[in-house]
Amino acid sequence: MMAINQQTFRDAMACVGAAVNIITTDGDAGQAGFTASAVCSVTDSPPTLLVCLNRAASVWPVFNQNRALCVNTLAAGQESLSNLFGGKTAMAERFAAAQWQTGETGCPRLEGALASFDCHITQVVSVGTHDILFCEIQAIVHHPAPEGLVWFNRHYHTLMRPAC
Ligand SMILES: NC(=O)C1=CN([C@@H]2O[C@H](COP(=O)(O)OP(=O)(O)OC[C@H]3O[C@@H](n4cnc5c(N)ncnc54)[C@H](O)[C@@H]3O)[C@@H](O)[C@H]2O)C=CC1
Ligand SMILES: Cc1cc2nc3c(=O)[nH]c(=O)nc-3n(C[C@H](O)[C@H](O)[C@H](O)COP(=O)(O)O)c2cc1C
Repeated sequence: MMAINQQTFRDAMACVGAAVNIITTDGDAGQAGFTASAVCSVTDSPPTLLVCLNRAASVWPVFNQNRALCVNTLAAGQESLSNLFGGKTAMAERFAAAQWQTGETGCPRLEGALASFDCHITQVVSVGTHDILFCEIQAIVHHPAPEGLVWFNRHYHTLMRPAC
């Protein structure tokens, strides 16, 4: 049987296109945010998403304590924001680069995101290096931005929304 090393896995995963999201939180542990492509719909009853967060990330203790988050799905044009929240940038600098509203859970909601899902974290399952955060949605805001954003082959790509 072929051994799957980390590089083989990542090279294959680089071919799996994914939406780009900024995941934010606020609460007793303070404000934090990071970029995530590992986000997926789980069930619509109750409406639930999952977010995979590396336990080694500096933001992990903040999400772990606050138990609420907002998934902000980025539109084309928000690539620099994705890079800021995906790098080793100070938290204040990340949030200063955009406009935010406060969602129902108290988490920052990104103005101009394609969609924002305001959630309570209801379950956490640890697998390998990551925590899978199961997130029950409390409120949704979405915008008719014409172009979506995808992370594919280690680069950003713009997706056109067909006229409807
Ligand atoms: N799920 C995750 O934790 C992800 C983390 N990243 C971070 O951003 C950096 C840049 O990513 P790329 O330019 O796409 O190049 P890359 O070669 O490091 O990763 C290629 C693909 O492998 C997957 N991946 C990478 N690191 C992972 C991890 N620790 N756990 C699970 N899946 C992982 C993702 O699908 C990623 O797009 C990565 O090295 C990683 O630090 C990026 C995407 C997903
Ligand atoms: C396009 C992209 C997608 C990413 N997806 C994830 C993800 O799904 N889960 C994750 O834990 N980290 C992901 N990362 C890495 C985190 O954004 C990064 O580790 C996070 O900003 C924490 O960094 P910090 O430790 O400096 O705070 C991604 C980074 C980029 C650029």
